[in-house]
Amino acid sequence: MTEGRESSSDDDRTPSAESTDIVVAQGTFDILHPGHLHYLRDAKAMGDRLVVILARSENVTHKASPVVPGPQRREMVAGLDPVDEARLGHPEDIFAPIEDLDPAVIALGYDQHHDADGIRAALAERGIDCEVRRASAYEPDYDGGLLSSGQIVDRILAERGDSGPRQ
Ligand SMILES: Cc1cc2nc3c(=O)[nH]c(=O)nc-3n(C[C@H](O)[C@H](O)[C@H](O)COP(=O)(O)O)c2cc1C
Ligand SMILES: Nc1ncnc2c1ncn2[C@@H]1O[C@H](COP(=O)(O)OP(=O)(O)OP(=O)(O)O)[C@@H](O)[C@H]1O
Repeated sequence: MTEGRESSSDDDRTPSAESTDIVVAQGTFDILHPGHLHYLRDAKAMGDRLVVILARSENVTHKASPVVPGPQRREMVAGLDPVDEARLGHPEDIFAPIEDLDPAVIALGYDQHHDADGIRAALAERGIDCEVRRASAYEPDYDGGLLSSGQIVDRILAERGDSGPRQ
């Protein structure tokens, strides 16, 4: 499916010898919304098997920490239709799961702060042959969608923040 990857020749190809292109997607996935679903569908379409690596809460330092604990975020993402496997990321080395999975593609989210060329360079340094692509943004056909976990939290605080526990 992905150009440049090793594949069986016509002569020795059998169903069991066919390669499976793994795509890796990653992110926090704190409070799920349709933008997440769009990203994961887009990523799945880049290969055969989609593995999602969830950021460890302690590694989310460029924005507010997730509200939902890591194991619960992982459980929800694992249940989404395009996802074949979801795992919590490595605590220190973001390339350790990549080395383990040997994916054909890393699908960056449309707004993920990671620099694609920087990731390509780090992969090359470790001898990992993997394409780095960027997924598209979600454009819903309705107005007023809450298409970021942060936006949902802000809406809850604005509308329920001072009302105390619900009866
Ligand atoms: C290729 C790749 C692999 C990653 N692997 C891990 C990991 O193993 N552990 C982790 O805590 N974060 C990992 N991250 C980082 C998070 O998935 C995420 O990008 C960031 O911490 C949260 O930001 P975001 O949700 O705004 O994208 C990885 C990121 C990339 C691009
Ligand atoms: N509206 C969207 N359209 C397409 N992809 C999205 C959208 N929102 C998030 N994603 C993608 O989903 C992945 C996980 O994102 P993350 O959980 O950081 O999203 P978020 O909901 O925007 O969070 P926050 O509001 O805390 O920044 C990222 O790769 C991100 O690019």
